[in-house]
Amino acid sequence: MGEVSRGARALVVCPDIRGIRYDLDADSRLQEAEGLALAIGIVIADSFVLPVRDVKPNLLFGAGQVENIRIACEQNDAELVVVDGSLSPIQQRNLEDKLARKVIDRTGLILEIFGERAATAEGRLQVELAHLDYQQSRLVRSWTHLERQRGGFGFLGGPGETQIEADRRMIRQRMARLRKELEQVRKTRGLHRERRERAPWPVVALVGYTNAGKSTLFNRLTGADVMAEDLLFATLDPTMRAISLPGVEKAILSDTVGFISDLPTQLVAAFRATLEEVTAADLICHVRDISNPSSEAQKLQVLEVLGELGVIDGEGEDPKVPILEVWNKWDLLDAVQAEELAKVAEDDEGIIALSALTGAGVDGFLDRVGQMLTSRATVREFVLPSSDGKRIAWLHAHGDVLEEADAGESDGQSLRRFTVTLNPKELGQFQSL
Ligand SMILES: Nc1nc2c(ncn2[C@@H]2O[C@H](COP(=O)(O)OP(=O)(O)OP(=O)(O)O)[C@@H](O)[C@H]2O)c(=O)[nH]1
Ligand SMILES: [Mg+2]
Repeated sequence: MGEVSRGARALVVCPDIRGIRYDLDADSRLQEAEGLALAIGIVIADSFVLPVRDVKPNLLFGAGQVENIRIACEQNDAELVVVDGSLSPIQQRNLEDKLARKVIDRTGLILEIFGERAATAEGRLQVELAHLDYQQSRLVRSWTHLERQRGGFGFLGGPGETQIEADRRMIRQRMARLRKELEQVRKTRGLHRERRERAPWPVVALVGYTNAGKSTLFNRLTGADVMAEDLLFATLDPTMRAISLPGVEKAILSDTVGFISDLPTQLVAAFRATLEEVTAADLICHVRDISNPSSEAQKLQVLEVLGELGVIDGEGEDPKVPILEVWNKWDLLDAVQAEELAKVAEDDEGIIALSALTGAGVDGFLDRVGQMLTSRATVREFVLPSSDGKRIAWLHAHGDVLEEADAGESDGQSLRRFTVTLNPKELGQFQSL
């Protein structure tokens, strides 16, 4: 990886294509694109929105616009052009030719960031897989480009397709190997999860748009020191820590990768498995930067991803996992905004306002989380030795035992399996017996 070097001076260009319905307005998108560029240490020499009336299949922008970009590059001494959109391989190649500079699109940029951030084995494998997938699609469609890069003579002197075929085969093989390794890593993680399930503390997952303040809240609640910065995609790998809550002795809090609009499909696929842990949570806290003018659009984006993960079924249906909206960065609101929003939040059980930075409202948040966890019973399974009279009696006294069955033997002890509904508080009590 590493197509972009830190400290590179870049022009950030945000195409505003007529006829496309964007989630965010052009200025917000440009700002977000700048954030992405900064996240990987690019120096932004200049940035602007370019309205595009008709997309040119070979260039995206009109010829005059490309010339303007070139001039801007020269004036600003920029060696890189970031296009906040999706470029076809042909468009990318032609732009690079015309501008005599490196050009990178939104997907490429996000892949770079993820490549730099991934810290765990699983994260690294996921990102490399996504990157290869991206390259593979480029190979298929831009073979003429590669042929030319290679000086135009393949081994057979033919159209260079043999070389492309070889490249594609190599990428496919590498991807197959990565998938196997990933499977292995995930199996290990699955084992960890199983172990957690045997001591099944309730899990609270923090999700939200990138930069919403998930890690800041996570750190405040756990005393952990997860990287929380004004950087897009500061967090990539999920982190878990135990916390205690009013009425719940112990719960697991998990910090996750942030979402962004138009997350490259390759990355959505790659991170699906990690995010699927969210679907196994007992409560999802959707952390929102309520002070951000794009807050509403960001929320829709997050709900869309949660929908893809199967947490939300469809319009108006109850989510499979209860969701608490956390209106973060309350300290950044002006008095008028704060008053207006407070009215909405107070009337809605599903919303809590706070500032993860100052700590205001955090106690109320913990109370609410405790309440939500204790009000919701879920079905759990336990296998106990038949001789464990104390625990068995407790389950019958406190839980709703749906089923009790023989579960074989272990070390000469006969075992019984109990299917029981318990709320997280009862679960905590059972655990501490
Ligand atoms: N003013 C203010 N800033 C906050 C608050 N919460 C977080 N921030 C700032 O917002 C920025 C992003 O915070 P993070 O906690 O890294 O956000 P995140 O959601 O974990 O972001 P990703 O890991 O990129 O998805 C940091 O600069 C925080 O200091 C808050 O309540 N008020
Ligand atoms: Mg984070």
